[in-house]
Amino acid sequence: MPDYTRSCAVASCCRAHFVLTTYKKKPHHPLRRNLFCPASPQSQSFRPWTNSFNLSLDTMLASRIQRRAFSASARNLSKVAVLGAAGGIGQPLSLLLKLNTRVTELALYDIRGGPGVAADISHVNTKSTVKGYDPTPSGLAAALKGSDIVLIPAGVPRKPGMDRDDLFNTNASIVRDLAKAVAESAPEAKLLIISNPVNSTVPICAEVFKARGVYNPKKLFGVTTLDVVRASRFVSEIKGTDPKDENITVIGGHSGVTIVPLFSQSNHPELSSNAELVKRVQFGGDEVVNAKGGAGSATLSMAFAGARMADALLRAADGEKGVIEPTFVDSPLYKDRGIDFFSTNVELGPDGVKKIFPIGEIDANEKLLVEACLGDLEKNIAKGITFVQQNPAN
Ligand SMILES: NC(=O)C1=CN([C@@H]2O[C@H](COP(=O)(O)OP(=O)(O)OC[C@H]3O[C@@H](n4cnc5c(N)ncnc54)[C@H](O)[C@@H]3O)[C@@H](O)[C@H]2O)C=CC1
Ligand SMILES: O=C([O-])CC(=O)C(=O)O
Repeated sequence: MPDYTRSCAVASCCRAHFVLTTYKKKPHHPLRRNLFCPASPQSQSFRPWTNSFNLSLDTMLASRIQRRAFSASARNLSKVAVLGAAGGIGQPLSLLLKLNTRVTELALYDIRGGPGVAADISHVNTKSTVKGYDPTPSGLAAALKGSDIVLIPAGVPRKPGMDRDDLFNTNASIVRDLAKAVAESAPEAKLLIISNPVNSTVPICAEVFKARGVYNPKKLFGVTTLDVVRASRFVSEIKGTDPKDENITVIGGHSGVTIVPLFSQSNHPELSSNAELVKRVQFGGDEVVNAKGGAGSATLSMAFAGARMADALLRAADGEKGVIEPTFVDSPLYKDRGIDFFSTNVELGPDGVKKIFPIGEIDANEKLLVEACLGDLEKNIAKGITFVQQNPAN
């Protein structure tokens, strides 16, 4: 009997080598063009953010070929649900997910307008199916059932003069109730929380899951991706560089001083003493809130960031190695100081969190920022936990 497994592996390796050597020389070949044409729906996967990891052409081609080999045999079907899908973030986020070829089924739920948004997006000619669900408990349960990833951008956004904590009174109960539905209908899903204040809504979800005995810390994520997207862009504006070459680590939480950019670890360590830039990253959300003048907060850049985070999890689930994103997770890093959740770079795997990276070497300016961060973060996290203890989900 021939060893088909082995010969397939060899053939696949030879193919990889052929493609690498051939298409590298042909800048306009469609395979190569696709890699740099994120808007192309023919692309294997829509991921304009890939460049942020400074992947070389060879690495990208090789991983693309590996993915193809994988996809032929064991690729998962991926149902992704968006709760709050008709909102300012929900709509463009759902559109970006429709463009992601790793998503096979898209479930859109909102207390108003879910089916309309779904009908609209369903006409986009990519392969995934899109369904909108009624704003009823059974509609929500059906939207969630079988989901691999659930994103929650449901809740109210800020107006000028508010900080994210001012959203707590409204959004805490929205997130608590949606988390309860996820715990009941999709306890195995990876849950991505966008609704603010993220520093409190993530602990709220953890408490709801714990109360039902289904908490898996590897599968709960606060989406802080927008902070690294902003940091990378702001630095590139100052330095006149391409943002894809500016991979800035941002740690902590997602509001004001809890957002800590680590410029000392970047290509431009001297930027850690640029107080204006640090403040711009920490309060980037205010720029958008003020510019929108009462009509909401960041929606389009947030949709981009949320789609990037979902794509990272889908790639990791598909077997891609070395997928690293910053995210606010149940983390050991500051538990000895009573802080159970913290954002750092996290390597993602098929089951969610694979490895939480320590913050690494930081300079004296950044040490002060981390101290300020920890003080606020502790209060934000405790507020979320106390809320669920005093107002458990029914
Ligand atoms: N994590 C982050 O980096 C960011 C977070 N945000 C947060 O995202 C949240 C949403 O912002 P936008 O989309 O601009 O607000 P939006 O008001 O435009 O949309 C919110 C949507 O949630 C829906 N909704 C409300 N209660 C719901 C429930 N119980 N179930 C399902 N859907 C429900 C509303 O009908 C609406 O369509 C806000 O809390 C905002 O602060 C915004 C930007 C960045
Ligand atoms: O600023 C806000 O309220 C929305 C948000 O989280 C951001 O843009 O980072």
